[in-house]
Amino acid sequence: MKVHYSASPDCTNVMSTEKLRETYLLQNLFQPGQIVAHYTDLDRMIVVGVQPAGSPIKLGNYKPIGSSYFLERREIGILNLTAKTGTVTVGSAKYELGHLDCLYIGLGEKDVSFSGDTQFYCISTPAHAKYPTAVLRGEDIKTPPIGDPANANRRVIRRYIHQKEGGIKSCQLVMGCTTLETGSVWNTMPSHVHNRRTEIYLYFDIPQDQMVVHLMGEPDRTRHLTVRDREVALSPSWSIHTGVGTAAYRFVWAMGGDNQQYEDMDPVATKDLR
Ligand SMILES: O=C(O)C(=O)C[C@H](O)C(=O)CO
Ligand SMILES: [Zn+2]
Repeated sequence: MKVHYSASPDCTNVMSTEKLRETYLLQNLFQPGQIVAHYTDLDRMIVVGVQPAGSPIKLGNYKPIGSSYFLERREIGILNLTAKTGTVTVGSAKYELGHLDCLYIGLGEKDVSFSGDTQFYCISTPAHAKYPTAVLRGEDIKTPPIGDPANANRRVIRRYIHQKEGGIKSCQLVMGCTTLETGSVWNTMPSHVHNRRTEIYLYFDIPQDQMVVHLMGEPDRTRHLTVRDREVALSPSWSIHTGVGTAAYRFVWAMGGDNQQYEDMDPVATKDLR
């Protein structure tokens, strides 16, 4: 497990490209037959990539977590990224996940394992109360598209773990997936920040040889990351988090912090971006 320490806005503003990528970009999350975990000090969110590739992989424990097992004081959201079915076993219960299906596991579950020829993206936050393990299928989330083809930002935001009706309930984790329609390339524009929450994006289904330019940083001191398929951008609470691709793509967004109100955002007028 690699431990990532966040930087201040002032330090971020003078970072080299290399340092910026080292601080805010996670790469190589999916390795066949492996589980890859990154610990951040951003609301102590943990990013995990699991690619079973033939034999089951257990959710292990890691010293930075400081507990006797991973979910002793944590919750986790899991999304199946591919069209191939995978299975997550929690204790004696088996959960089959199809494409863009989400499983939430609350604190206190000692034994979790992954199997199937697919890739599971997982985000964990500290938890102080037990919520029930629950599945929400991507196809069951019927949210209408937002945005406008004229602004190349037509997209569908599916919310899986959230406070409102129909959402999977959790301690602090909020999680969803946004899909850009063909011909649209902008996400989260106009930009926003939310000082109450960290946000972490996994960009995926970026076509080969295409990329996303991820805008980050303070609204009047923006920086950028060039992001390829299945790479993660870490967004501290003071940072915008907007992407523009060279083709349509998807991304999983996940938040942790002081509240779970998705709409609790501080909008940034596009004219004010620098
Ligand atoms: O495309 C979008 O807009 C999003 O998906 C926005 C994210 O969900 C987000 O930043 C929520 O705070
Ligand atoms: Zn946000």
